[in-house]
Amino acid sequence: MNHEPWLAALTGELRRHGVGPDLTGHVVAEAATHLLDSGESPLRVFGAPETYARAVVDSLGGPDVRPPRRQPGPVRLAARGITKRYRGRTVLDRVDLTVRAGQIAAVVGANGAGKSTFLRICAGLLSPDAGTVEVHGTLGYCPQDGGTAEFLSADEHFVLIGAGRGLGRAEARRTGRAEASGLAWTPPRRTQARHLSGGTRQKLNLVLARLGEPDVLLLDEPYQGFDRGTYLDFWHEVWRWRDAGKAVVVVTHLLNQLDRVDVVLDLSGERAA
Ligand SMILES: Nc1ncnc2c1ncn2[C@@H]1O[C@H](COP(=O)(O)OP(=O)(O)OP(=O)(O)O)[C@@H](O)[C@H]1O
Repeated sequence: MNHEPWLAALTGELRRHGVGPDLTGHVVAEAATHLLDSGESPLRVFGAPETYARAVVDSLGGPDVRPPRRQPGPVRLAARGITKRYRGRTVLDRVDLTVRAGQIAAVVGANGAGKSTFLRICAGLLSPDAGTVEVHGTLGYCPQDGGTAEFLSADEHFVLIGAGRGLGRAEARRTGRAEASGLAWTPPRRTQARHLSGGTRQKLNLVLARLGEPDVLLLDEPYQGFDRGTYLDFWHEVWRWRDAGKAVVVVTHLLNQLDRVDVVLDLSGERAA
């Protein structure tokens, strides 16, 4: 699919709104990367160029109207010296990351830089060859894809995962539905996960990671397949979780959010495939 006309129109709209050339270049480059990765049409992902440009400009104006950030709290996640090799090839080389309560960390880097590997190690799903991970508090993990059971409805997922987090059936359903509403999603009562769209399954994944309000949230590009409105809702939710004292780690390609996070872990120096 040729994204150039849409990207050119976005460039024009951003400049028309007075966005400087450097920032315009960043926003357009990251939109192009996201479109390449997702394979989706720009209209579906971001909407019309003028609408997306306005949303970018609004989000740039955001910090002025947001309440002042609270001081970060105690350390919730400490990864030290994380090293991982696959068949003798070093993917992560002595990577450190510390995230405190009330902070958002963005993990960035090219495709194959080791972002998912790092998150899986932090989640305890994969062992590093060297290094340690300490998590202080409860943990929620949203994988890049997968993570849902084909034949279960959203409510059944809430009950199942909620049980593991100490929530009763009714509470799990209520909590899941409340979280879903933050993403402007009302889960259908009976539809099985396999019949949900890709973006909607990602919403389910994200809600599952949030069940029980864990202290540490590890989110691996959770917005894949989200439309523009949901994408903006997602970042507002992330800021809300931070303001509620959570430690949030987000894998992202989207550089225009980097001024809205507290810590950036750039894995570009690691060996990409
Ligand atoms: N189980 C595995 N066995 C061998 N190599 C692997 C394995 N898992 C990942 N890799 C390799 O490790 C490197 C890092 O992969 P990873 O998925 O962590 O990158 P990433 O930064 O998340 O990429 P993307 O942006 O494409 O999601 C890649 O070169 C990948 O091919």
